[in-house]
Amino acid sequence: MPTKRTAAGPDGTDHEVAPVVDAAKAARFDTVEDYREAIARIRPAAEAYYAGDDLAMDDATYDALLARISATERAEPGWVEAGTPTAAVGAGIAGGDVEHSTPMLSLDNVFDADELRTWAARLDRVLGHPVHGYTVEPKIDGMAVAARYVDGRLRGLATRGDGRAGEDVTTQARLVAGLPAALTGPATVEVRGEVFMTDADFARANELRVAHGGRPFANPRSAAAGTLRAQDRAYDAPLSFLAYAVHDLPGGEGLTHTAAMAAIADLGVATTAGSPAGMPQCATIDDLLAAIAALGAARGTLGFDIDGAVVKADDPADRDRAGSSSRAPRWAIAHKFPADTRTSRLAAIEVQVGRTGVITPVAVLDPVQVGGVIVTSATLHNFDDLVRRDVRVGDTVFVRRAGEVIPEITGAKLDERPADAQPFTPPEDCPRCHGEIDRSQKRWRCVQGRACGAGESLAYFAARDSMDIEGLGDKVIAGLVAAGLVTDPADLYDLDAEALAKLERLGRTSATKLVANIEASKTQPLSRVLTGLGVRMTGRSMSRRLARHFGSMPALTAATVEQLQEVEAVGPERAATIAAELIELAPVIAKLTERGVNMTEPGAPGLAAPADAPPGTAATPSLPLRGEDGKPLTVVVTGSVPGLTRNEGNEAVEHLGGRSSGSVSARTDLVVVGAGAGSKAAKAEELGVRVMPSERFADLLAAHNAGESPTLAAYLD
Ligand SMILES: NC(=O)c1ccc[n+]([C@@H]2O[C@H](COP(=O)([O-])OP(=O)(O)OC[C@H]3O[C@@H](n4cnc5c(N)ncnc54)[C@H](O)[C@@H]3O)[C@@H](O)[C@H]2O)c1
Ligand SMILES: [Zn+2]
Repeated sequence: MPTKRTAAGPDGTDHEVAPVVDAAKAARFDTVEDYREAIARIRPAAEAYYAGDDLAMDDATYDALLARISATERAEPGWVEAGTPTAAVGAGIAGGDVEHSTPMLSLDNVFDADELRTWAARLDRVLGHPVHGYTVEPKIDGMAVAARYVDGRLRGLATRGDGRAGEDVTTQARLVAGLPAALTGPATVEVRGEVFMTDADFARANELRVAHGGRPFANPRSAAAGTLRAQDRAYDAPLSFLAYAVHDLPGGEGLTHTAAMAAIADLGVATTAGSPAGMPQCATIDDLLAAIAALGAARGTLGFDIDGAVVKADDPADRDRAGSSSRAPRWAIAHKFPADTRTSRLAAIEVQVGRTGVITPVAVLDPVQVGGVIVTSATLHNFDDLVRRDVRVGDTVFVRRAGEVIPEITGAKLDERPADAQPFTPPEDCPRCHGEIDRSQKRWRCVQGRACGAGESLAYFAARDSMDIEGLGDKVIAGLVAAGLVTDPADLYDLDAEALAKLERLGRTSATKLVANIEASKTQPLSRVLTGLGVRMTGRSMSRRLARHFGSMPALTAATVEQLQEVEAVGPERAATIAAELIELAPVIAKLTERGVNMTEPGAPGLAAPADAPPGTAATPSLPLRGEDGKPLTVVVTGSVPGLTRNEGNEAVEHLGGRSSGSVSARTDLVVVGAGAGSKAAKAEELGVRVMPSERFADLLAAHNAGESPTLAAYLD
């Protein structure tokens, strides 16, 4: 139930994470041997990549290596090897016997706004005037192909190959949605674009492949490449196509890119412009950056993989004038997004039982940055999938994350498997209640369903740091669950003394007392309700932060993933989890609200003063732990505070207007030191941070609670 593992927070600044490549600042190799050795590593990797085989390295590693080779070649022109992978399209690896009408080029890359501005400025210089407008379209992560139509009929389909000649894949064209066998008119034209696999088709393709005894594809890109090049499969996997260029369009000379794409869309071909990603036109660099950011934000909702945005000059005269190098056009550039697949070590496989009894394997990873976010755990989908993929603890695995989607493990690098790695054994019985598992569906479930976790979640709800319901111990809870009186925390509020008294071991008096205690818990602040609900990736202090920030449950549940990230220490991964958890908890939250449980956080900024407050009372009365600027002081409580648990000590800090923190730094405003305080007190002294004995703090709290408006200064000496 409430999973304690919160380390997955992208805010975890203490995580060690492999750096993301910055191609522009890559370091050269010092010796010609190192340079040659790098080329020797690049070649087989590129071969595997373009063939759709298992990847030899992740893209970021590949790009970093290639960038270093480039940097070396710039610095040491004498070392450059003939046939260097930097000079040719597709690293000069792929090839075939279908010669292209004009070379099929690659694209140059930029990685941030500054590099994009530099590129645009250079293009303006080459042209001798500002570019006449740009377009922005998705950079689809698949295989480039050229489709030849004669009199409206598809006559040939070839891969990009080495750019000069590619492989004939015409027989596979029938699998490709978006590339019709016949156009709407008898045009003779060459359409170029990307063949790829949608996320849904990828899932389907892997099922097919496994059903035929194969191993699943590592990612949609290699699935597309492999399927397109396989001529003799016993089964078909669906592919898709989106066009991004056209050649020899009848009457097409002088058309802008925008108009040319519209023309081939009219002929019945799917285009990037017609895809959910669209192809906006942009007049200025700022428009461009906004369009790229919008595309980046939509990544993960498109239904297919993109690895960047492609910017092109829209005007044909601009393109002619700019021309191309041997590898890439000068009038276009790929703005790459942070890599969405990286490798990491699989540290453990945990088995989680969800609120509804669903049992899932979860990967615990060495922290790795994927798609701009630090990831420490990922889904392994289900046990069938896990066993089929044969992913083992200790493996180097591919971690993929698209947009806001939960990261997933797509495969393991078998050549790096430790000799002693053991195959994973799925659980025999429910890891929580040790009851039977229902394996009839792909998603395994505890046969007890929701009831499996009921005891645990009720105990968590009633705990001292949550709703603090005295008398609701494990035995009573077990009795309530067994009698079918309670399945979720909200049911507690329906109990009456009579029903309770029928339970074994509970006398009339205790039953009456317990009902009163349950009733009293209705006034607990929102932060404790949240803690009690056991929202994954939040604990007591995160619950307090959320409650203070949003002030009320309706405001919290209405918050978007982006708004959740406004809360301190909530990064994208945690925000997405919290949002998903709140949706899952919505029925219980509604039930609790109906039963009159308080859903607001007293004293939260922006929360209106209670209706019964005397006129003129502010929502936030003068608080002792506010700075002169009205901002919360950062306070660390170490050691015990008389009469309070550790959690209550932290709660008190926030109740008094401060912000509680766990570690002492130069930015700490105050350290409350009680019995049993350790190194934090010494650290405070060392840094010259103000210190207050915990007894004084308790006095300050009591004074505040008595409505005396005490000041911090009065309690400091
Ligand atoms: N992991 C590996 O081992 C490995 C090996 C080789 C290559 N790679 C990856 O492949 C990339 C290099 O491959 P590349 O030369 O094909 O270049 P690229 O993929 O960076 O860019 C060029 C290609 O983008 C595609 N494209 C997609 N959408 C487009 C659009 N809207 N307009 C125009 N083109 C579009 C075209 O196929 C074009 O050929 C690198 O980023 C590298 O990470 C990885
Ligand atoms: Zn169970």
